[in-house]
Amino acid sequence: MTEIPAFKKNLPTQIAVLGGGSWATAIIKILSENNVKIKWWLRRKSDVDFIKKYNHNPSYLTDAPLNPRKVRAYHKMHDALNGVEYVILAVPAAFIPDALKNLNRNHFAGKKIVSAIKGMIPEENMLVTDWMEKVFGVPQNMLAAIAGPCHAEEVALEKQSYLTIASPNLQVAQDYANLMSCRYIQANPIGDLYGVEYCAVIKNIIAMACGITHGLGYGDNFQAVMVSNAMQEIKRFLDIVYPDPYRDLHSSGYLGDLLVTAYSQFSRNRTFGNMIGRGYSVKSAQIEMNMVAEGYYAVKSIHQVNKQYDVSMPIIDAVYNILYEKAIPANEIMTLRTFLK
Ligand SMILES: NC(=O)C1=CN([C@@H]2O[C@H](COP(=O)(O)OP(=O)(O)OC[C@H]3O[C@@H](n4cnc5c(N)ncnc54)[C@H](OP(=O)(O)O)[C@@H]3O)[C@@H](O)[C@H]2O)C=CC1
Ligand SMILES: O=C(CO)COP(=O)(O)O
Repeated sequence: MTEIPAFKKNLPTQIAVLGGGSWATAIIKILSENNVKIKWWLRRKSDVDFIKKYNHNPSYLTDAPLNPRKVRAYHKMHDALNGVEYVILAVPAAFIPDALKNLNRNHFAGKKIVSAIKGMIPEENMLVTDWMEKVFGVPQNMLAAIAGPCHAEEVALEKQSYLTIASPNLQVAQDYANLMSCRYIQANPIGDLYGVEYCAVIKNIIAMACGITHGLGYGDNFQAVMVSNAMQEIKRFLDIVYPDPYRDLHSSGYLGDLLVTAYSQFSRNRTFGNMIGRGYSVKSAQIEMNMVAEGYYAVKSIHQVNKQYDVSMPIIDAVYNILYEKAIPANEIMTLRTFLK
């Protein structure tokens, strides 16, 4: 006999959220607006105990209350994954291999996995969904990614926002869009998984470039030119690496995400870049920020991936040279100026 799906019996949808940072916390706030049971994995036992006692995250979005009837915190990842139908990955990409190291294929079998991560797995230079397919054998049609202009801090304030859920399986994208839509969030499904993921990764590097130039004293005029050139850079890359005739780079899942990260006061990547432009070393900028700027790791991966394709990406090259080749920011941006139009 076929099992009746949970939503038809009006039972809460069982979801695991992996990651304890600001985006995971914001996602839990969004999901909690719907009929769900959330099993939330955090790496620190002290954070799990705190959440059980006080119903808010002690370290990120601390003002956002959690609903104990819907959210339960876990310290052991396999307990959080047990019995759920949906899994949301929200650990920064660089720490994903370590965070998932004790899991095997069975933990993800039959589950719909969405990556809320806007970064790449270092060393292997892979998109997160690609890596989940390679390491855990999750089939592509059970994979999705969350993109779109949406800062966790604005979610906490319930400011109207939009998300894009991408999956080659439009039913999976729609299922997640339903779960992630609420009073203040509209989530829209699309099919372009890799395009959305790559764009989300690259826009973080561009936001870093914006921060660097701002830190160096460049103004809004220059930044507007850089962002316009960045969009062309993203298009050139995607047209070679993952061509898709139906992709609309002007939509909010791509251009919108680039704009919010390049301009928002909340952007970690822009803030990190700004410090570099003002003369901080990478180490001191990381210590000062206390949050993760994915663009720092991603620029190395994209630079590496692009060796294979040789797409003209002068902004990416400039950020790479500054962060990894010890190029002097002012000199590097001076060189970049000759490539911009
Ligand atoms: N913040 C946002 O608005 C958005 C973020 N994203 C994406 O979400 C993902 C998660 O970022 P976000 O929530 O912002 O991160 P935050 O900067 O808010 O938090 C960092 C998270 O990384 C964890 N972490 C730090 N060092 C390690 C480590 N060595 N091993 C394991 N975990 C570690 C921290 O755990 P601990 O506290 O225990 O140190 C914490 O949970 C990123 O890919 C980001 O691009 C996407 C859209 C919006
Ligand atoms: O992707 C984001 C908003 O859409 C978050 O960007 P930052 O990590 O730069 O804050």
